[in-house]
Amino acid sequence: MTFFAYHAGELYAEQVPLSRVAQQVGTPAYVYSRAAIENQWRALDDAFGDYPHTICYAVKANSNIAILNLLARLGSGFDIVSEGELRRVLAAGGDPSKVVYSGVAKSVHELEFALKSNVRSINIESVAELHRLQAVAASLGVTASIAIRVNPDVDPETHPYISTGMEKAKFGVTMEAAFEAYKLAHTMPNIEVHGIACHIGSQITKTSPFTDALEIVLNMVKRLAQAGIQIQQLDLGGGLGINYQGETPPAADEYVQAMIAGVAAHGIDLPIAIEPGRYIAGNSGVMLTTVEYTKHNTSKNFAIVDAGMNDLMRPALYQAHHEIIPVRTDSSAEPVSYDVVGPVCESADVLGYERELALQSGDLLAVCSAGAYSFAMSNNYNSRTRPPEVMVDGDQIHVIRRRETFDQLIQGERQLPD
Ligand SMILES: Cc1ncc(COP(=O)(O)O)c(C=O)c1O
Ligand SMILES: N[C@@H](CCCC[NH3+])C(=O)O
Repeated sequence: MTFFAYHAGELYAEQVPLSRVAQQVGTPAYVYSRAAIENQWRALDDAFGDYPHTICYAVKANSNIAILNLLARLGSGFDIVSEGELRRVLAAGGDPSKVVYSGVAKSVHELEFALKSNVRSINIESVAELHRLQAVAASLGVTASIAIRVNPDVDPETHPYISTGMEKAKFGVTMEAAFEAYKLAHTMPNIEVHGIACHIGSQITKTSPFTDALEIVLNMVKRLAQAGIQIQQLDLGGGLGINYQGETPPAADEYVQAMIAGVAAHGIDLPIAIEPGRYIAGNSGVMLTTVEYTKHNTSKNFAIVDAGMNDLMRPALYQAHHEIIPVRTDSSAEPVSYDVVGPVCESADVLGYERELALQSGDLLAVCSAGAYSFAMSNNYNSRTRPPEVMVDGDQIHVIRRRETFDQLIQGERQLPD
């Protein structure tokens, strides 16, 4: 979290003390660093050098339109999974010719919208979807550019909930079925075979699952070429992990060079797309929260904070670890081991177990590595309004999403007539 650092005992995002953000927008609140986001994107882009490539940021990781707009300005493409995400990309000025569309359940309406928007590639996840797309493209009188998302049956060695490229997962098409699906696609009048896509999972901290999957993909590319089907782009998915708690994932350079070397070793010369989400956004944000109360049972100390599992559900859903650190380090309180818990009426509403913290009611805490799959997965459980999002840029604070209001919470709800 290079762009979040202590100066004179206070945690800053770039040049802004986080207490100032809390004063301005209250807590809980998400705070992102523009420099961090751009730095991460550029690290991947630079790693490719002159090698033809497109970085398709995975919108699901953090879909705030300010972030999409910053990345669009850098020349990013986007990986989307719904019409809503495509609409966000378009609203943020993203280029549809750099959009790849993944997802196992694309509806007829979503496919129509994607074709009308001229996305680069629809990543097909089943033979049934291929038939549906052919019909939709024919009805619109257009040609759909596709990749087939293959499932290489590789273990990404990550949490089972975020493993996507194993045979038992719902994602993609198995290798044998994919070969047949490509042959079928090749004969379809409104389908143009463009690429091959593969995404094996998320928070991957080793190079080998990526290179294992790549080998399988490249063998398929060669097999298809022998059958007269020329692949024009390799979409190698996302998944590069980040440091939450001492993990040591490959650096951008190491990851990208492994991909380029793998492709070259097969004598294949094709542009590469990647779909990173967490790598770009994860360590570019924190969630600020205030201690409401401390409470001491015989065996436990609780720091009860104003953010809950509805604001940040990764710990509850995946037992994920997020570092929790004080915004000011000058507390006069004694350090104690706390379970940091939220206001939600669930026992799983824990942001962190047994954290050594010196704190008292009113203190501000930063929950780290909260830029990806954090606000994006927030919800209104317990009728809690979702927190604001703030982008720090140098010494500037920009509110990029206001705190939800109670009126917004119930808009759309109606009582029955008398
Ligand atoms: C198809 C696809 N692409 C890209 C991503 C982004 O993954 P990550 O945030 O791990 O880079 C995901 C999420 O795992 C995904 O499902
Ligand atoms: N939501 C997951 C990542 C899912 C990736 C989407 N395929 C997380 O928070 O780690």
